[in-house]
Amino acid sequence: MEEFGEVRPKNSSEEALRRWRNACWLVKNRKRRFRFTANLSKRSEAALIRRSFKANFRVAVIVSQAALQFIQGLSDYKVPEDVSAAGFQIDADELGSIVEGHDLKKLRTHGGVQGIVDKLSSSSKEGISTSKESLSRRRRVYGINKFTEAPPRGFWFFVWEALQDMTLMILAVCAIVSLIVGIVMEGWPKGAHDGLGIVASILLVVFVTATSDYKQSLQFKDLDTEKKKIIVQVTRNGCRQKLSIYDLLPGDIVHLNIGDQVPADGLFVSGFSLLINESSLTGESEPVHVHASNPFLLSGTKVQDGSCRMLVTTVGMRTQWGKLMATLSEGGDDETPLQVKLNGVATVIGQIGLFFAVVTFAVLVRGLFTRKLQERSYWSWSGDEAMQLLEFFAIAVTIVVVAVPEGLPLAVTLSLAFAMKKMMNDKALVRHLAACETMGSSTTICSDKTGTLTTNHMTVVKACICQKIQEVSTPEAALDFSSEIPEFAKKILIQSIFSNTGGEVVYNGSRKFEILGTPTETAILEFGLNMGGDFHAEREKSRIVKVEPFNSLKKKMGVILELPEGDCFAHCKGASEIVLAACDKVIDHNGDVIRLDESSRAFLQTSIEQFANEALRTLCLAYTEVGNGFSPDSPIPTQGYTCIGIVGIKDPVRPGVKESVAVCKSAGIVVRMVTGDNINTAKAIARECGILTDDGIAIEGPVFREKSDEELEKIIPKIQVMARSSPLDKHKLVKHLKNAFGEVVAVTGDGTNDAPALHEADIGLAMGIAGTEVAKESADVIILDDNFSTIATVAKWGRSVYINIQKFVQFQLTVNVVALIVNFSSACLTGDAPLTAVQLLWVNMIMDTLGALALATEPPSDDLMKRPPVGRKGKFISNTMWRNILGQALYQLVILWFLQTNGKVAFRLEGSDADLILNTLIFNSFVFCQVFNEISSRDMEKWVVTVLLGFLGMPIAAALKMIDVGSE
Ligand SMILES: Nc1ncnc2c1ncn2[C@@H]1O[C@H](COP(=O)(O)OP(=O)(O)OP(=O)(O)O)[C@@H](O)[C@H]1O
Ligand SMILES: [Ca+2]
Repeated sequence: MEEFGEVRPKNSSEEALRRWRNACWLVKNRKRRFRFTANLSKRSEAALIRRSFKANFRVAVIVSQAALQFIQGLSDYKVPEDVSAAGFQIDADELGSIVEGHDLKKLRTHGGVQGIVDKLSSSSKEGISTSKESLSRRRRVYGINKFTEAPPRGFWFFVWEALQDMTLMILAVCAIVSLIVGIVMEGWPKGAHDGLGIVASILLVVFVTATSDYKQSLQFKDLDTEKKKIIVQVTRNGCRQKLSIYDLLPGDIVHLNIGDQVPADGLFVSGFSLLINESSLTGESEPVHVHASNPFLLSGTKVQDGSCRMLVTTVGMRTQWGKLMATLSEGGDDETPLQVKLNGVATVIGQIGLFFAVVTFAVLVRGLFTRKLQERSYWSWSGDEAMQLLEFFAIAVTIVVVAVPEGLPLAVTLSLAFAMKKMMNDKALVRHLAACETMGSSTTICSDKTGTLTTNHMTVVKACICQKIQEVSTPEAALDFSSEIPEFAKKILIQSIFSNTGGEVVYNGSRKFEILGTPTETAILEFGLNMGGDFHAEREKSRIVKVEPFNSLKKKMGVILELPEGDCFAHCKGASEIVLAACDKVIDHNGDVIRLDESSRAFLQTSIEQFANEALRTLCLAYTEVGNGFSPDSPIPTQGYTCIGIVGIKDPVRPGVKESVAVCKSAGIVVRMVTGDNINTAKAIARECGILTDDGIAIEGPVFREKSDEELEKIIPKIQVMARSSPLDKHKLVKHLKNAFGEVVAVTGDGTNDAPALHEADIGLAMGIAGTEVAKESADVIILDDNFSTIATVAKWGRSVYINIQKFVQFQLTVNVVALIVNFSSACLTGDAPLTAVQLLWVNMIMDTLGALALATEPPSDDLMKRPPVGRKGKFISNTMWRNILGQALYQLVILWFLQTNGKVAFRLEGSDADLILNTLIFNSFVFCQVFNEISSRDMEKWVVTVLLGFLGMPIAAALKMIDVGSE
């Protein structure tokens, strides 16, 4: 079995996948079995595109840099007629060659970025105009931002695929033979009964299979479109707004922030500390600085740090990313661990079947030969004897076909697809099939705080400014407060709030304003507006010289402002302990700047603690003067700040979280909170959610980081809260939980800072609303409503997938064992098989498809969340299952054996057709046994029911038969 175990649930190597697939050689319908798994050739094609792109791109850069040295003034570029008729001065190919080729020289001949903005009849401040006519003109000239996809497969494709099954093909041949022989011997229509019966069941199975496959493919397509839905912020007609990336057009001005994916090819217009990760496009992991002198932004790359505004130049299939996506979309998913395991089981059982088939055939043939040897007639073969030989062969083939439990791996897909659909209804989007089942065995969840456990709806409710603490939760209270604080403090506070921000207040048409930005930013901006500040007026007053955008590592952000008189100010805001540590002055209640002595520092620290204990997120605002003429190249100061004040932001716990945490706990899943926030805030919230208990540990990231491996060994099981964590702390925790404790770890996250942990986790869950593209890309499941309760639901579905497949495995293994033993033993003992080839195939076929459909798609029960998780070491075929399989098989064998040996006496069967009737009786008993086996498989624990139901099988079959015999 070793060879089947190498494929890991996440990030398997292509080599392993390939080897594994070759190991599964005994397959009845290859196309179907491997349909939903990765298309390796498409993948390598995509890899090739990447590599060649990377190579070309290098060459292009070198060439254009070399060419730069001889700029020869104006180029001979001619605007095509149709483009200039539409009102633009540059065509799509030229734009493509500039950006993709990183062609600075060409860019210069077009007048730089501003020149291109003009030629695209856009404006770097206002964006493009939104009149219908001009948008459609733009669309016509430059195309749209969509990638071509393979046309969807029709229903008949799946019918065709279902038909290519070995069982079906053999049955089809049987049907034809039976029809011909029957009609010749007994005439139409009486002789056609058998044949038509087989044809009917073939049709039934083909259509059920094809319908289910077809529906699945539609569903995967829907999920795929859902997965690709991305919204970006765009300025059009002077208004900043949210727009689907599919609606982007060249000329659009897009705002990009940390964690965003670049939605189209384009040029950098303005921005700060922009760092772009191009690995998704080129495989190059070293991030690239993008700024005015290297302004090229490529579609599909990610913003690793900083923020910017970009001009869209090239969209859709004209970009390299478009070409790559068109190939990748058919790349498929990796095999899931269960698929791997069950494909392995199927192959091994198939091999055993093959062995038995050969032995059976040998035994049967030996019987025939011995008889002929006795009769000394081995040179003369009658037609009957030849037919018999053929039948022996058919029996042998049937044993193989029945033995290969093709239904097992297919049931996994079926069950996963079903669960995916249901999860989608429950607001969880599954990106990788494997995620469903891994989630079912997870033993620990490391959850983010902000947005997952809390609503992410933030408001400033308390502030400590000028050494005065005040309640400011309502606009009135905020206004009151602003009238109480000294003028100077108010001025600098408003300046800090409105200038030092990653958000923006936008007025959309009718003077109704909307605040854009992260929830923390919006809360502070709203506070500023409530205090009577005017965002735009404030912004007019000064010029922003430099910005260091917020990131989770520093946990603060800073800007440098230049006032009209030339004075420069640095503003800093961020995690309060960190910013306060950089302060040595404070504004007192008179509005004067005084030294920050011991007592006032202590006062601020207690305020922070007090806010945090009330579960508020605290932020400290500070500023300092940096004199005249600050050079944008020098760093923003890190020390010597004057503390303006501290704000406490409320982010209430989501309703239902407490209950969901309790559900997880009763399901044996440990919930931990890993957050970037202050430890007291984290603790307060964790207590409120029921995560932090009295014997649990709450630890700060910087402390955790310093622990030795032995210490970690001791504390990690008890860690319930980790606060002020850096991205690497999260990653380290997850890695330790996985490797040292063998836990199956689920991680939730939203930010770029969570990406490493999401990637490392057995299952990564990203937030759909607050989550950045980078987080989503690293995740396996996207929680569309950002709610922790949904995570519990995902776990429930995961468990249900696991259990449903177990049920099916139990059912099918029983049938396989019984069919194999009955045919093998009776062939060896009596030289004949009681179940004919056609009968066996029929049972097998119905069982593979309809049985799988029935068992693999059972809804989860709440009981599922009351038992412990399976974890990493759980056996897939549990002892209970073995007991049920062996018990059922034994019971069925006894019945069939009894019928075979004593059936004629027991049912008083006499006459010439006694054998025929007996075999029919055996077949019917077998079928009914399976029906009850299937029903009893629905609940593995209640074995009494199992036995009772099982016992019903024979009497019913027998009773039916008696009626039948009686009526003849
Ligand atoms: N826009 C911002 N400007 C300045 N500081 C901020 C900003 N947003 C958050 N902070 C500070 O950084 C800290 C959070 O940083 P981080 O991004 O690592 O955590 P988070 O992802 O928001 O929290 P969680 O991990 O719970 O989701 C906050 O406690 C706050 O003090
Ligand atoms: Ca976060």
